[in-house]
Amino acid sequence: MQRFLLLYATQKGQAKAIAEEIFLQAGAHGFEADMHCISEMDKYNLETEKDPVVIVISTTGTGDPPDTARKFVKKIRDKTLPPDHLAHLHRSVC
Ligand SMILES: Cc1cc2nc3c(=O)[nH]c(=O)nc-3n(C[C@H](O)[C@H](O)[C@H](O)COP(=O)(O)O)c2cc1C
Repeated sequence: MQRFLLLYATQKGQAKAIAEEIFLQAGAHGFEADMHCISEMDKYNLETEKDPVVIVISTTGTGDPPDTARKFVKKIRDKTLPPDHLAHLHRSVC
């Protein structure tokens, strides 16, 4: 079964509902979605991830990330990271 990593970040629940639908549809189509809230950073590792990654994330306020994604966004915006950091990932952001 083809695995992919499915991450979501939501403020009011819509992005999580979409991720859950993707999770169900994936299973019905022979894929295995490894789904986590993006804040559960101990459950996944993008640095070593080899499978495709789908991120479902909403925006709130004035284009701000949900509270559960703040730590993640801060981490990937770290200016000390090399420009090709995470370039190995096959990813899609919804
Ligand atoms: C207070 C508020 C602010 C929002 N700000 C933005 C925004 O800046 N940009 C945007 O694209 N959508 C914005 N939206 C729309 C949300 O992204 C949209 O409602 C989304 O479905 C919410 O997803 P969630 O339930 O996963 O948090 C905003 C919605 C609310 C209620």
